[in-house]
Amino acid sequence: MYTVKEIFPTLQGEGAHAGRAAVFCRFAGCNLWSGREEDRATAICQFCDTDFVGSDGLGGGKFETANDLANAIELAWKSTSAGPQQRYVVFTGGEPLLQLDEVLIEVLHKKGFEVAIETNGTLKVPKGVDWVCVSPKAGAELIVLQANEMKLVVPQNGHESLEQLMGRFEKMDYRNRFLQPMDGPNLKSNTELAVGLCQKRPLWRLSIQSHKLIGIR
Ligand SMILES: C[S@@+](CC[C@H](N)C(=O)[O-])C[C@H]1O[C@@H](n2cnc3c(N)ncnc32)[C@H](O)[C@@H]1O
Ligand SMILES: Nc1nc2[nH]cc(C(=O)O)c2c(=O)[nH]1
Ligand code: SF4
Ligand SMILES: [Mg+2]
Repeated sequence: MYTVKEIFPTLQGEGAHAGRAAVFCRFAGCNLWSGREEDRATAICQFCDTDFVGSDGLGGGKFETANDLANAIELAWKSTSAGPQQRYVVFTGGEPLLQLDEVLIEVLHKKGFEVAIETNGTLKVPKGVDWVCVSPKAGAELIVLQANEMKLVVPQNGHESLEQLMGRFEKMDYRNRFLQPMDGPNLKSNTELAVGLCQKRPLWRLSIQSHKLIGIR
């Protein structure tokens, strides 16, 4: 059984695939925060911009089987009149790796979907995922040491400085590296910080949350 907060068609707003048509499947639950505001200050990840609690969002629900969930994802893709080419599903959350499994990936591949994930990098990636975006969180152990993209939200204060952290990630096996300004009250200064760091360290590119700018989901 899969617990899904919401399923919606949109454009990927972030990272290397920004602008690409996709269905987002947001799983409920995360291993780094309960999702309750009263727990935010004591959570391992404290800057989350997302409601991932429960299954009450648009297109959300409990899906008994991989087939049921894959059918719902296919319906969401078709709901925009999109054709059969370039089918793309992004699993996010919450933390998708608490629920995504090989069976679901296989069923989606049979339907012609490429499968992407947005993960905090603390859990093992199942076989068959076509695009892995890892977004590490200071204070959580990173175990996904290879990925198609690394998307570091800035700033984050851990025990090492931001540039030390970036230097460490530059030596690792990530095909693309992005800095994404942390949304919240300091978005403007966080964006300036990210811009300056991308200019100084050209292995990194800027990822802005473009869906928020244009008011889509
Ligand atoms: C809501 S998370 C869900 C996926 C997964 N749990 C993770 O953290 O990667 C989706 C993406 O949004 C990013 N994100 C979360 N809160 C953010 C914020 N306040 N500002 C910018 N990016 C944020 C995360 O780092 C991650 O790349
Ligand atoms: N359009 C759009 N792009 C996204 N890229 C990553 C998202 C996420 O919440 O994981 C996200 C999201 O919520 N919406
Ligand atoms: S790990 Fe991802 S989903 Fe979990 S609280 Fe942090 S940003 Fe939100
Ligand atoms: Mg989001």
